[in-house]
Amino acid sequence: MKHFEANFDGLVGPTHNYAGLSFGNVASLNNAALVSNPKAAAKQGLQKAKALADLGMIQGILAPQERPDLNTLRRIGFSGSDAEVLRQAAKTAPALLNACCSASSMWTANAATVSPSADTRDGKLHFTPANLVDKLHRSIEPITTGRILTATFNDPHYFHHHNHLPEHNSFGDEGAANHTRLCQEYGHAGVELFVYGQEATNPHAPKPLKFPARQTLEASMAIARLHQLEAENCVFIQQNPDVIDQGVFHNDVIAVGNQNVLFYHEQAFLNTQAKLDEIKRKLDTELYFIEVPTAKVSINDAVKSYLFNTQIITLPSGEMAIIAPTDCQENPAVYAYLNELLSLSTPIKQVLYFDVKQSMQNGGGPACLRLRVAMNEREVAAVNQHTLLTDALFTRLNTWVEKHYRDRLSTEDLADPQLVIESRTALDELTQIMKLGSVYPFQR
Ligand SMILES: N=C(N)NCCC[C@H](NC(=O)CCC(=O)O)C(=O)O
Repeated sequence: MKHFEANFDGLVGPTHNYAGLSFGNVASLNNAALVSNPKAAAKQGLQKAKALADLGMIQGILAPQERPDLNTLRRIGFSGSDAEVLRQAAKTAPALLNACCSASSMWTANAATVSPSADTRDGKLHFTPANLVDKLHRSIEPITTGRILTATFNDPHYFHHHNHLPEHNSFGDEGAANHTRLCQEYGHAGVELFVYGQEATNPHAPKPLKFPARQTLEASMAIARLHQLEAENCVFIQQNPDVIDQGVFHNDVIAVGNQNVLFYHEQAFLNTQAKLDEIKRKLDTELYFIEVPTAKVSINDAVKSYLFNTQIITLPSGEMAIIAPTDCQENPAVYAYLNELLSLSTPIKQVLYFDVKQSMQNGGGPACLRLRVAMNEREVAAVNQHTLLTDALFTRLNTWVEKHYRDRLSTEDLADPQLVIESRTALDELTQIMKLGSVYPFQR
């Protein structure tokens, strides 16, 4: 049977904006006052997704969430008509209104952790939506994320959907951004790497001092249990707290893996050598550990360029390619490193650059925009086929974006009641295009 790794990219929602909501995420804070362009953001994301589909990859799309989130605003005491709720919130609690308007569900690397059927005891593909408790604007995502995932991977014979973990800091879970999988072939049992920032229940364990560690060991271990993984197929690695304090808020800002390649910065982890040895012991295949030294790329350059927030993909030819943001081309040290990488004897043979600046300005690179799902051909056939990116869907979605999205949005615009109407009209049409059913609160 054939096996693939599909990428499901988050479609950028109509309220994409820069509100400076993510403490510890340097780009989000630095670009807080910018005016965004939701139309350009959605089109940049679709272009990247289409390019991967054109390379012969299986490419899916995950629908965005309903924003402004009026349900949450009502839950915290704002009342009256939709316009009145927005007006009161803008006047008395603008930070809460901003949190309820973020299009942050576009970063689907944070949608869920996914374990392919080759790794799980029941032979099903497991999904656990991330609870994202560290950030208010993200903590309101998991319920609708679960509905969208269930509508996308909608055959219970193949797909097992779990609830998100308990909503407490002890179980802070950021999904696939802190998880990667190494394997020989996508369809063979692999080793799942869970990278956590902090051990919540051990006050003596190392942790960052300045910025939050969003993922806990307790959450990672809970996911491994839920997904029915064998201990022999899991490795738990602590992120280096010093780099979290330099803006590495997720592991996918400092490391990325694909099949037998782990590409990471020298300073990414704690106890690196012991952990690499454990991976070697648990995965009996030829492994490429590509460690980037600080002398070639500083942490600052890695965070600015998102060198490690690249996607490493295996092309149908068997060669690997890196999907990088154009910001990597614009950073001399990083660009030089990527050119040098192509001359080394590793499976990575090409680098392809994409302009995803609208997302980058909020701290989301190419890898943040996608959820990876390794599947066999039967599982691919069991996916809701209207979510897979064909030429027709690409054209349809571009037309849809063109029709419904604004090309300019500032945080002042978030209180505009017209934005609620525009967003709901767009999403209602989208659920019909992608045959998702009633996944949004306004449809239920
Ligand atoms: N690394 C991965 N996988 N994802 C990146 C997520 C970026 C996102 N930014 C934001 O949510 C900024 C929103 C704002 O400031 O308006 C976050 O910090 O959670």
